[in-house]
Amino acid sequence: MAPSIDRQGYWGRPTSTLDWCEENYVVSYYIAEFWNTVSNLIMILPPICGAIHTFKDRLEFRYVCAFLGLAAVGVGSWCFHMTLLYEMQLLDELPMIYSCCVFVYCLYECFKQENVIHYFPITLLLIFSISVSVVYLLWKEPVFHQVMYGVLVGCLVMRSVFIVTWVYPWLRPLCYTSLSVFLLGFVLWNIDNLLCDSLRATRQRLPPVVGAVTQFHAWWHILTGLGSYLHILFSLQIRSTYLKHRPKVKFVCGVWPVMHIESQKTS
Ligand SMILES: CCCCCCCC/C=C\CCCCCCCC(=O)N[C@@H](CO)[C@H](O)/C=C/CCCCCCCCCCCCC
Ligand SMILES: [Ca+2]
Ligand SMILES: [Zn+2]
Repeated sequence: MAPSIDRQGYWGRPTSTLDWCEENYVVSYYIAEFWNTVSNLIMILPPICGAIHTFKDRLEFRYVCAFLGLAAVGVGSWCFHMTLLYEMQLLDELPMIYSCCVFVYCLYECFKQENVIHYFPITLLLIFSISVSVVYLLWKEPVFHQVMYGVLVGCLVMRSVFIVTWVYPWLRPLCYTSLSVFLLGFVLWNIDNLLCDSLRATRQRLPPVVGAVTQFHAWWHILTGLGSYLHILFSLQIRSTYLKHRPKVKFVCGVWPVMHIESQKTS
């Protein structure tokens, strides 16, 4: 994917099947793709706080899993971009599938009885996750992973649009904000892949700090991290509304959205 004007670094030659547009070992000898690595913090810290909050509010465990799943993707992605090793790539890409399956479970089971686990959808999602993992381990084709991930995101988008169209129209702003942020990230992901040569040439003409903002794979991390976090809040809000809790999205320091449950059941 990326042309080879890269330096050598601590982790040796990349063994991953993907090497993103960011120039390797330019900022640090110990971190292969610096900006692509540190941008994962948005996928690690806020979801951990979200999981703690959700646990303390005694909300359903599936939402704790959703937040922790997103944080696991962030940790895997950190390890992958730091090393560009194949094993670490799997630590990034397979949890994307698993956590997305948790999101799908949460969103498709949101109108069911509280604290009741349905084994049929869980079995289906487990079969899907295991099949994708086995095929991807044998057939190391990144496009296969991307298509499978895209299918899961497509399921989430369809279900979300259905819910805000027919059930809770007042949740449209949160739904479409999450979707737009995610899709903007996807646009930048494509730009980073398709225009890599021009981006690298442009960066050579810019001061390093200015050049950093043209690391569009890092922007993809930031935007999908935020979009996915907002998606969990959206899903949590649907569920808590259905269960007659009183959910409210509040902004920490006026910026960062968190879910606040005003009190347990009203009736
Ligand atoms: C209604 C809102 C939907 C929001 C959906 C949120 C689903 C989030 C699920 C899991 C969180 C993952 C967060 C992304 C982490 C990215 C880590 C990463 O960069 N990994 C790469 C390696 O570094 C990996 O190789 C990247 C793979 C990218 C695959 C891109 C496929 C995008 C498919 C998007 C399809 C949109 C379909 C829209 C249909 C209407
Ligand atoms: Ca690279
Ligand atoms: Zn990445």
